[in-house]
Amino acid sequence: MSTNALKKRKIAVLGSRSVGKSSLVKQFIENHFQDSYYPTIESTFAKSVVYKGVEYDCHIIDTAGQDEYSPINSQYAIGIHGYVLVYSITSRNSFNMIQIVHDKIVDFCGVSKIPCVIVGSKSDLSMSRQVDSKDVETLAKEIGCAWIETSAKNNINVGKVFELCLQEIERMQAPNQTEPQSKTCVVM
Ligand SMILES: Nc1nc2c(ncn2[C@@H]2O[C@H](COP(=O)(O)OP(=O)(O)OP(=O)(O)O)[C@@H](O)[C@H]2O)c(=O)[nH]1
Repeated sequence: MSTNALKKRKIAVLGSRSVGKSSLVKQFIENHFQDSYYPTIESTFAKSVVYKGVEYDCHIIDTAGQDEYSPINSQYAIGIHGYVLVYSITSRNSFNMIQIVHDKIVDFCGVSKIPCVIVGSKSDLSMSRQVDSKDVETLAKEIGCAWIETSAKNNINVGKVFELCLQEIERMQAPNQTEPQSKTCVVM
């Protein structure tokens, strides 16, 4: 049974540069989309989300784009409950980065699994698609996580991303635990 206290959930959004991480977060938080591109350094947003009748106080960290050489630092690992790993359906390279980023987090945290959802962004650009849905489905099965395709531009499946992330967090959360636990990389 839930208590009246809001459950806090910290979610990090990671992926290659320019895949649409900020656009996804902005569409979710502010309900708008911008065509122009401004590289992100890092921003945190807060929003309460009701999932399965429970209100969650979500803190969403929009990160700078990663490449294969970017280290995963403690700020993207310690105290994070769940991950949104974003690639663009128009970029095979950005899809390949998902496994790399995932493996880096898992290594950093010293765990075998992390709660995450893989997001194929820019689904409105299907004419330029480089990543088949079957590929992400296969990867998600291997990793053991959720996946979804979205368009921040057309506001398709944006809210669902964060619901799926909460779903994965709750799925991996041990019973009776409300704070991040060792499986989600909380170390001192
Ligand atoms: N067509 C289309 N374009 C999008 C979509 N989402 C983002 N874009 C565009 O893609 C470009 C990059 O988007 P951002 O949201 O800034 O990407 P980012 O991943 O935050 O980029 P970094 O800050 O470099 O990591 C921008 O020009 C956006 O307008 C989408 O759903 N559809």
